[in-house]
Amino acid sequence: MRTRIKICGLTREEDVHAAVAAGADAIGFVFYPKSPRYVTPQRAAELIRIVPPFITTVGLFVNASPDEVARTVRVAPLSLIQLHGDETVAEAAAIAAAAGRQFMKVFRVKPDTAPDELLEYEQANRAASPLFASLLLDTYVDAYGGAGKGFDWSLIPKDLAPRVVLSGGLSVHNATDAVAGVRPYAVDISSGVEASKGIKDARKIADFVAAVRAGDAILESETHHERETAVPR
Ligand SMILES: O=C(O)c1ccccc1NCC(=O)[C@H](O)[C@H](O)COP(=O)(O)O
Repeated sequence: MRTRIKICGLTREEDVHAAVAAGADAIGFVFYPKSPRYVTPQRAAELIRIVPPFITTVGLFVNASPDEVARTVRVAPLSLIQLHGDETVAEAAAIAAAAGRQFMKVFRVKPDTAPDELLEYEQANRAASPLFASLLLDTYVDAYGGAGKGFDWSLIPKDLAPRVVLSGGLSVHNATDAVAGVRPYAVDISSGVEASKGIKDARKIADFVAAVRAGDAILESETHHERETAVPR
């Protein structure tokens, strides 16, 4: 199965068109006012109007109140909310319920994060959110996200990887290795496909998607080889 791709932090129509044309499965809009990629709910609604069917629109919040999230989704028809702040899983579930949307929770990985901590967090998240792959792993940064900084992928338990969205410092230079090495359900990117903060670069988006697909091709060939060389029982 091919790795899903989310392009985050879109602020312009041309960037929505570029992400869709490149084959993105999801596009993200940042409702965190301190972010240089911040859009108002009204602006997000304008951008979502040009999103074709079968592409997930994601609204990204940092420590927002349930009312703020509920008000936002009433204006911008978002498919999914991504909670990128200090919200607990229980708080995330309450916010999502108030908004009437499914949620993706973010775990921000630090250098001293233990693999078991990720497993425990994902299990708690799975109990609160029936959505498959509802956990996004990003790098811990003071700005909460969108910093173009990666984390140590070896911290991700192999049996957890197929249920997570991998994020943080991805680019055309590491996307193939991220897909073939980590084997996540999806990847998420913002800085690595930008000309400047909030301004995406269509060529970088296309090149990133191609690099992800190259990783998928590696996985497919490995799977084929494993099937061909499997010892019949
Ligand atoms: O994009 C932002 O400006 C942002 C600000 C605050 C919290 C989250 C933010 N982005 C969330 C995302 O999902 C980003 O795609 C993710 O952090 C990865 O960003 P990057 O390392 O720049 O690819």
